[in-house]
Amino acid sequence: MKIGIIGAGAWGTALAQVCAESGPVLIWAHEERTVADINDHRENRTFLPGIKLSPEIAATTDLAALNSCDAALLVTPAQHAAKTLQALGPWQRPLILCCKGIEAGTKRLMSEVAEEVQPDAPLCVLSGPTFADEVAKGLPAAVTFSCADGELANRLVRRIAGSAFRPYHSDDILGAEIGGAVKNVLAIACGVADGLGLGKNARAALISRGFAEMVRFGTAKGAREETLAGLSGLGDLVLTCSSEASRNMSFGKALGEGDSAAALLADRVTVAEGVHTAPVLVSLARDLGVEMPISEAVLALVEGRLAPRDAMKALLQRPLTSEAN
Ligand SMILES: NC(=O)c1ccc[n+]([C@@H]2O[C@H](COP(=O)([O-])OP(=O)(O)OC[C@H]3O[C@@H](n4cnc5c(N)ncnc54)[C@H](O)[C@@H]3O)[C@@H](O)[C@H]2O)c1
Ligand SMILES: O=P(O)(O)OC[C@H](O)CO
Repeated sequence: MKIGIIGAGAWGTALAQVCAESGPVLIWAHEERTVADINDHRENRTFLPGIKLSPEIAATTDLAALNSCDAALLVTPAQHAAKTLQALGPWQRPLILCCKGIEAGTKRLMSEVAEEVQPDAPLCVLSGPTFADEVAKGLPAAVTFSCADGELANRLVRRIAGSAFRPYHSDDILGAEIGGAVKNVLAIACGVADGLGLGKNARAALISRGFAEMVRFGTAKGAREETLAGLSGLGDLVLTCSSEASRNMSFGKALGEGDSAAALLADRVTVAEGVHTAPVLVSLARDLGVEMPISEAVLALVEGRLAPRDAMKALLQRPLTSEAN
């Protein structure tokens, strides 16, 4: 089975490396330079420097070339997903969504974008605690692989699994994608706490109460709690909130240390999805009547309406309540 990968950032390239363990891979890149780097130098010098790429990987800027593939993984930033899928043209083969975000403006989850733009494609979601560079180096990792069709999931999981990369099958598409989108926003809050020097207890409190927000929001959208408690939800939340290797966590840390969001976003080449997801997540939560105070605080910080210390103080001064809330 030939695998197509749409998006040659760090994660698309790492997934290409995993999939190349058991067959050919064609990766589409937005930039000519990235295609030349991969084809001529066997390295993605812009987005995943220092990793020697498998000879099984070929790169192209021509989306139509992906028609030679049996399945495609979508790994663009969430805000570029719709127009890239549109440019792909009609696609009837499996489409595996790997981006972690919600579309601004339309408030669509990635599965909702794909259902509208590619209505004939069987959809799957691959999401979990995975820093791209570790996966590309062959270090062990496990992810949730959600697909409503169990037989298709089995075939795809066997093709995508690597010697140290373990996809676990689930049929809860919404649960898998919502965990990955929400954790990016919460990781910014953990970074802010770190930047302010608030300590490890504060981080654990933010992770636990952030997980409560993820579950309230996810279940209101139709996700299953057991999925949110798995690799793609809690697993990814813990990873992303605990390491400066996370772009979202390190973005929050810089905010906490006094940098402005605008300065941090200027000329940024890599994506910190939580910055784009925060406004749309908060808006969706308000529509649903779901309380998400940590996500609200992140939005206020990103928009420059609150200073980091005031945002943390506001969270601490909320009325005392039951842990079940
Ligand atoms: N990096 C990781 O460790 C990791 C792990 C799991 C999931 N993800 C998710 O994968 C998705 C992609 O992130 P990444 O880390 O691979 O990206 P990245 O930050 O490494 O690179 C940015 C990407 O955006 C692309 N891009 C820029 N402008 C574009 C446009 N106009 N149209 C289409 N693409 C454009 C670039 O080509 C590049 O692929 C995100 O949703 C991210 O949350 C990332
Ligand atoms: O660097 P981040 O914050 O985008 O996180 C990368 C992955 O999503 C971690 O699972």
